[in-house]
Amino acid sequence: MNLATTENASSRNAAAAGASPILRVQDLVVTYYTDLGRARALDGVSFTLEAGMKMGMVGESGSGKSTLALAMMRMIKPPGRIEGGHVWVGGTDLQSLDDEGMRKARLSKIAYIPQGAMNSLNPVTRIGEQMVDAIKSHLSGESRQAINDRCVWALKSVDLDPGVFHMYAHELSGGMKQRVCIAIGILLRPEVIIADEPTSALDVVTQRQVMETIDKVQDELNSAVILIGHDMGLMAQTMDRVAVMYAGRLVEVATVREMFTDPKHPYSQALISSLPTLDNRGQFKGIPGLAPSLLRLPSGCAFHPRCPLASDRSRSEKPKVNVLPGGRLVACHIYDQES
Ligand SMILES: Nc1ncnc2c1ncn2[C@@H]1O[C@H](COP(=O)(O)OP(=O)(O)OP(=O)(O)O)[C@@H](O)[C@H]1O
Repeated sequence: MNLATTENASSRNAAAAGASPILRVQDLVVTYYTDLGRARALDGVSFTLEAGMKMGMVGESGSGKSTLALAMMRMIKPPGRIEGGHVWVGGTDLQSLDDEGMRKARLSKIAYIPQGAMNSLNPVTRIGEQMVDAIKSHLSGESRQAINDRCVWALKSVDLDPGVFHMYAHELSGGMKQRVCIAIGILLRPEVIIADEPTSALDVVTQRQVMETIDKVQDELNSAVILIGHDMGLMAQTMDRVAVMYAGRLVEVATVREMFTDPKHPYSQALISSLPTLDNRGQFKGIPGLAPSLLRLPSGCAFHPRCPLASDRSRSEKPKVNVLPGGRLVACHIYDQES
């Protein structure tokens, strides 16, 4: 795996080490009340992110990545409910805003590019009209000219011709549609941008272009970016930090280099060693067992039935999040003495 680009990430991490975070998520809890029972999809998730930093969010399907994004946006719908926690963007506690305040904060403070956004563009409305609608629903009092200028700026920022303003979604390639979604996401210059699997369903060349676009707009806005995805190679090459989720908890947060060269949590270790390399051609090294149902989570550490290092304590006691020297976070009893 090519970690060359993480040298930039390391210097950004070093620069960010002294910076105060633009995003602070603290003890976020979300439960879905289903006919089959209560599913705790987020179980006390906490992390911070500085301006200009990119964090990749990985984890098996159903581990809670999209729920985390939706909870940060306060967009959880029934049967889900946010049951605790806080999300600060800059000095604003999003949980303390009334509905109108939160509506304004979306897109201007924190923007979310949902999974499959590029397939949700309205097929019968020109791109420009969709951009104008997005601005008007989150910002009032701006003149038509200023709104148009804003759209042109956003399109140029994602390397699209301003002529795209007058086009329909079906006239654009997949990569162009994804860039339109990013352009809509940055219209109000948000401090935090969350992109949920922005490169899935795109070919590798277009994936790279989309990632370069995200990089470019991030440089321009100095936003913090969270990228949800499954592609560990792409994470290694483009992110500064990686956060690993398992059964609704963040089990590890580390720099890309730390994560790929020295993962600490047994689940992260299994995830990294399951990646194909030239040395293990033809051999698939999966993680034994299945991800647990959130309706019937194992006692103690939810990973313990699959963990080669599980102890009696793992089976009975939920691990706390340890902050290791250097700032990486690991929720595993093995590190209880080191923090
Ligand atoms: N609308 C819903 N109703 C009931 N349960 C839900 C709902 N949405 C999510 N869940 C539960 O929350 C868990 C987390 O779902 P989420 O979509 O956040 O996972 P994810 O990690 O984003 O998965 P993926 O990688 O497949 O997108 C799921 O396992 C599911 O049990």
